[in-house]
Amino acid sequence: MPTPPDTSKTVKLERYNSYLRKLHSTKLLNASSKLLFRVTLLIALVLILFFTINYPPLSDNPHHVPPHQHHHSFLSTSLFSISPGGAAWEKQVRHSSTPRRPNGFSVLVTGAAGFIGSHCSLALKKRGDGVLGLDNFNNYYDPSLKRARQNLLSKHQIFIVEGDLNDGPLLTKLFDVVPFTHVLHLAAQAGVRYAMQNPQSYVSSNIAGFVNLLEVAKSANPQPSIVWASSSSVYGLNTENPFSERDRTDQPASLYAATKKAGEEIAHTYNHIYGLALTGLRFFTVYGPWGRPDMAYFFFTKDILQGKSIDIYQTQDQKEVARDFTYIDDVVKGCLGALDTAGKSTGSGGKKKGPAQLRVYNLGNTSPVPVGRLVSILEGLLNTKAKKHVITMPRNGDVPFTHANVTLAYKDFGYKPTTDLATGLRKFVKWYVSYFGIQRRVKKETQHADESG
Ligand SMILES: O=C(O)[C@H]1O[C@H](OP(=O)(O)OP(=O)(O)OC[C@H]2O[C@@H](n3ccc(=O)[nH]c3=O)[C@H](O)[C@@H]2O)[C@H](O)[C@@H](O)[C@H]1O
Repeated sequence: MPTPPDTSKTVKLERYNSYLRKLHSTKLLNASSKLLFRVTLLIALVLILFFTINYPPLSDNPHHVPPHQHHHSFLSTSLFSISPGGAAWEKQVRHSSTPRRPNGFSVLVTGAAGFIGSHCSLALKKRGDGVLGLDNFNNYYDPSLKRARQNLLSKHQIFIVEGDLNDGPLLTKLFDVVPFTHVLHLAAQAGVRYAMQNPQSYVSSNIAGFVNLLEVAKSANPQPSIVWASSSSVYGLNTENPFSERDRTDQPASLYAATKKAGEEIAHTYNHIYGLALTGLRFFTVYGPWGRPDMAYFFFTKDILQGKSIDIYQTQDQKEVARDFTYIDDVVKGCLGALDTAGKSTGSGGKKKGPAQLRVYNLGNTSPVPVGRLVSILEGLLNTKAKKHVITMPRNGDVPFTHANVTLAYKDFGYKPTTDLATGLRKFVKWYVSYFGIQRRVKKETQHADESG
């Protein structure tokens, strides 16, 4: 019997060859999966960059609640959030702040996602000025309302930089990129009564934040003219009636008022040392569409509609509390008038070259209305009886009445309020029901708001 051929060598060779083939294909597989991984990573990076450049922190959802943004330095922002300071960011900042009319202003509006800030930004943009917003979107009240205002502004090509007044490097960067002609400084910790709960927030925003802004503005080249929000509350326990700019303002009744008064003194200092042109506007209880939910007219509306009881304050001697409620459109005209008549700052590079303008104005409605009357108007508009709870005003910083004399603002820039409380509240309620999607019987009562614009 012939011996079978010795195949052990062939088998070994074949096994070896198959091993080599496997090894080769695994290597190939490894190499191609590495390549695939790298390509995927690259595509992901490109997509992330694309979306951060084209969709800065705007939210289509008006009820989106962003993370808290307090004291978050733009320099520490991660590479992939929006990369502030990057080329695309600078382009957006420049585009938003470039005026579109001859001799138009380039205005930095702080608190642009706030009530007065958003209205003023839109009005400035509408007439051809360049507007760049700055806002920290803090959660003092529901930030979704601020996001909704931001959405509205973005539709009008107004970009809001998300950042804090106390972020020095961010402010410096903004002034490096844009030669702002004006700053409309409306960012602040507002609210009279909240100062008892969170006093530090008033010091941080209204004093430290204001000083930080002035420090950067005084070193800027050119120095901008600054118009900023003071408050009717600086009159405190003043008993003169109506309040005029010459009256005493050294008896503030709340820490809020004290920080606004401090702002007026700080403004004096920066005007004196550095030649910054500064105008303080004492706003009197401003109300209207897109308003602040922490204010009485706003939460009264909410509570009346929800059948909850509301507290109506009266003075220690059982008198009615009254406010010179001022409609937002009138205040916007006042702010623009103040910007239009603002003198140029005289300094440059932190050095004063000559005396500069320093002004302060009341922007009120000149006709105080008792809070009880405000509630009756709302009851009529909402077609709902309020559950009223009249109580003596707690010692919380509130003053018994406010009443503006606006002669000075009229003389210097033609400020003349034209909206009475009933008309203004009708417009507010019309906005309120539409924003919060409330139909019901309210609709009929606010139809007049359509007719009167
Ligand atoms: O002019 C200003 O510089 C300030 O105006 C606004 O303060 P105020 O005039 O206090 O407005 P707002 O709170 O709406 O209370 C209105 C009235 O309702 C009374 N009030 C209030 C609450 C309540 O539960 N019951 C009540 O009767 C209350 O006693 C008051 O008489 C801004 O909030 C503030 O940021 C600042 O800008």
